[in-house]
Amino acid sequence: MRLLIVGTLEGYITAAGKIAMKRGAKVSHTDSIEGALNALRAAAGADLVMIDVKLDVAVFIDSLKAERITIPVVACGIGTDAAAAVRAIRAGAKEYLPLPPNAELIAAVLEAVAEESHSIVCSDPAMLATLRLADQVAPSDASVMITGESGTGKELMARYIHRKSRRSNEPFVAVNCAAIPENLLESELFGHEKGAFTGAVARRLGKFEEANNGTLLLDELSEMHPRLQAKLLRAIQEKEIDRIGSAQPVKINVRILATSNRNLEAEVRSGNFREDLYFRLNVFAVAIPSLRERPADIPMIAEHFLKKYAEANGLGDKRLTDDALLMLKAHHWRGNVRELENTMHRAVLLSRGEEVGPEAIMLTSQMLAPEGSAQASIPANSPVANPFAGPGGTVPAAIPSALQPSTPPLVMAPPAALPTSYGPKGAKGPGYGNGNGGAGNTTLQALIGRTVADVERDLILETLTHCLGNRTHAANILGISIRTLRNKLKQYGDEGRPVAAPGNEERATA
Ligand SMILES: Nc1ncnc2c1ncn2[C@@H]1O[C@H](COP(=O)(O)OP(=O)(O)OP(=O)(O)O)[C@@H](O)[C@H]1O
Repeated sequence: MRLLIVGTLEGYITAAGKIAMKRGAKVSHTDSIEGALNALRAAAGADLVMIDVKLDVAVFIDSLKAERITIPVVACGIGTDAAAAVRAIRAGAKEYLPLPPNAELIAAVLEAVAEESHSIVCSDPAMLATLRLADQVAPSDASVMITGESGTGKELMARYIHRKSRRSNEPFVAVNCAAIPENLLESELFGHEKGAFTGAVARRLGKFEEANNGTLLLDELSEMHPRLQAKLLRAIQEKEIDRIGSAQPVKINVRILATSNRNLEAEVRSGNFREDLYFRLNVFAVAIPSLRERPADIPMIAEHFLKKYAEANGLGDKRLTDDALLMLKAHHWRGNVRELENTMHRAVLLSRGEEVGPEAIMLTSQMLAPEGSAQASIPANSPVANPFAGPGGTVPAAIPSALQPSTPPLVMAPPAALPTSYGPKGAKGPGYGNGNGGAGNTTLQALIGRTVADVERDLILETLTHCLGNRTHAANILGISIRTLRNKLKQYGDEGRPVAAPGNEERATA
């Protein structure tokens, strides 16, 4: 949980910040609305904003809306100022917290926000049974190994176990072992002393110390190098760690949760994962069923994301039609909940009006549905089999190219359905969706002669245009970080190319 405090809070910043930090929040502070907006724009990250009512809360919330930054805002002011409280709530603040800060109130607000963004939506008996198991293991201090296919909600489950544990008021720290190179992961986990290696200009505490008294999630643990596995085993067994470059062990009290989407037993058998570490961590195993194994969850999760993304885009209420729901239920969800989430995100952007029908549902990997699955048995000319098919199974000429999912390959529409050009007007080169109805080869051939940088620029700008200038959506679809996207856009802007402004719909759709 990251908290951004804006303004002076009548001199209570330190007190409020300390309370929040004790509850595991990371707190940052800025004096002004502009400072807060800059921090949020720069993806500095916050899950909650606490703003002084003396500042113009309405202007702040309007700016967030205009830039499509979704973040709950809580206003804080001297308790007796009822008029200010009413103004703040009318302006869109979620809560009004009276000052001086009250520890219980702040804890309740932080908890509500954490619940909101990390709640597990489910109704299928298979998932409910898994949750019951998680409820049973949560209060103990035992290590838990959470397994499941990619995108099933392993990290979400880890947060759930932490929330339900006796450590819930202490930090929850997650480290993705696959995302960090081995040499950096060691220092990330265990920290280092000043001068421990070239570039170690100051002491840095690692994630174990950051998570002290709380929970440390080792995400994608199976990717950890065997050398580090040995160091991790020692940390768990001895309950102490050695910062790199230090001869002084540091005592730690951390509960370890780990996730893996590989079969760890097989990894142990093949010698890639230490058996002793496996048994240390696998005290309890929580296996999350794939979405295929819990079909009753699909409608509920779909509605959940429909509401979330409609709200985030300021698009009002949306409702799935029966046909659309049928299509979702029939799909083979290889990417599990994450794939369903992305599909609903796209559906929100594609649909017009209140109803979300099959034409707004763009599925990935349909060709990969196994023989005999529900998907495979749907007639080809059914709107469920191909939501873009018109009467008689024809496919309309243009599907917004950039809204097609990036991975795995989109198989919804054959190449003939690609728009005539992906490139922005006036872009050099032939464009890489030449609309000639040829196979993928022809599309690829059209790229020959263009530089990677050119193609990348066109793809990024076109995706942004289709996302109506929304940076977050575009970055999601492109599979790059928002920071990378912003850097690229800045570069294109500096080169004098038109870049769709955030929320500038006229220009973005022109
Ligand atoms: N039951 C659920 N209800 C609501 N959202 C969910 C649910 N399960 C997963 N999600 C959402 O799906 C996305 C993927 O979840 P998460 O990152 O926890 O999966 P994972 O199994 O850890 O993924 P990976 O294997 O890639 O590490 C997240 O946005 C998460 O919030």
